[in-house]
Amino acid sequence: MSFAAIALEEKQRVLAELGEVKRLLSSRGLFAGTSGNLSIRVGDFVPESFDFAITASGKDKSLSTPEDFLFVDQDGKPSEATALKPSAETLIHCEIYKLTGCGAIFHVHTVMNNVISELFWDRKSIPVDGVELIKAFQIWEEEAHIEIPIVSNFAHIPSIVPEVTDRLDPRIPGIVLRKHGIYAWGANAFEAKRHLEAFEFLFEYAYRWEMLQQNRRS
Ligand SMILES: CSC[C@@H](O)[C@@H](O)C(=O)COP(=O)(O)O
Ligand SMILES: [Zn+2]
Repeated sequence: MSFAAIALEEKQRVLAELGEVKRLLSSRGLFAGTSGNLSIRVGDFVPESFDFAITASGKDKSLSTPEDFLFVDQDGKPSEATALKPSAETLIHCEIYKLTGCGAIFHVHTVMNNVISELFWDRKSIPVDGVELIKAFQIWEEEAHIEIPIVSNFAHIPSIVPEVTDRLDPRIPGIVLRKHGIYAWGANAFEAKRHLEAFEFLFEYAYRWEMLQQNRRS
């Protein structure tokens, strides 16, 4: 489906939803120093051809302005003429949409997601055992064990993409960039937000549990 063929109401709905999520996450202090980016897909999904609304690059994400978002295509190119620049990390969003067909992707930097990525960097994943909130990912096994992938954080964003392709686990709706932040996604904004919240909870649990065990050993 071409971008022009997508109903105006659908585009407006997506922009309004993105604005709401941005306000809510901002009220929780999740966009420190202009960090973070958010996107929601619009229209039908075909891996070779889709569009999504994404935050413009470098903006103060605690403010709401008419220049907060723009639409881009599957390659991260603006879907229509605009003076706005898409997020510097748009190519990571493109890759996650292509691999998963999801409907929304939220990226935030938190001290906890940075610390945990370094704590478990040698392992290249964050292990979590049997915590109830794993069910937020629709993983219902008793005492489920999950590993949340961690990938390198290169300054050159296109170099991060192949690692995302390689490491993305279809069971786990998130991936952590080393000492950078998390990308969490879902079928829609509601799911992506639920996943983001669950990841941050699990990171704090994993960090505290690891510290407790290290204290016991010493
Ligand atoms: C200013 S620090 C954060 C950026 O380097 C980046 O990681 C980020 O999350 C926001 O970039 P943006 O281009 O605004 O989407
Ligand atoms: Zn970032």
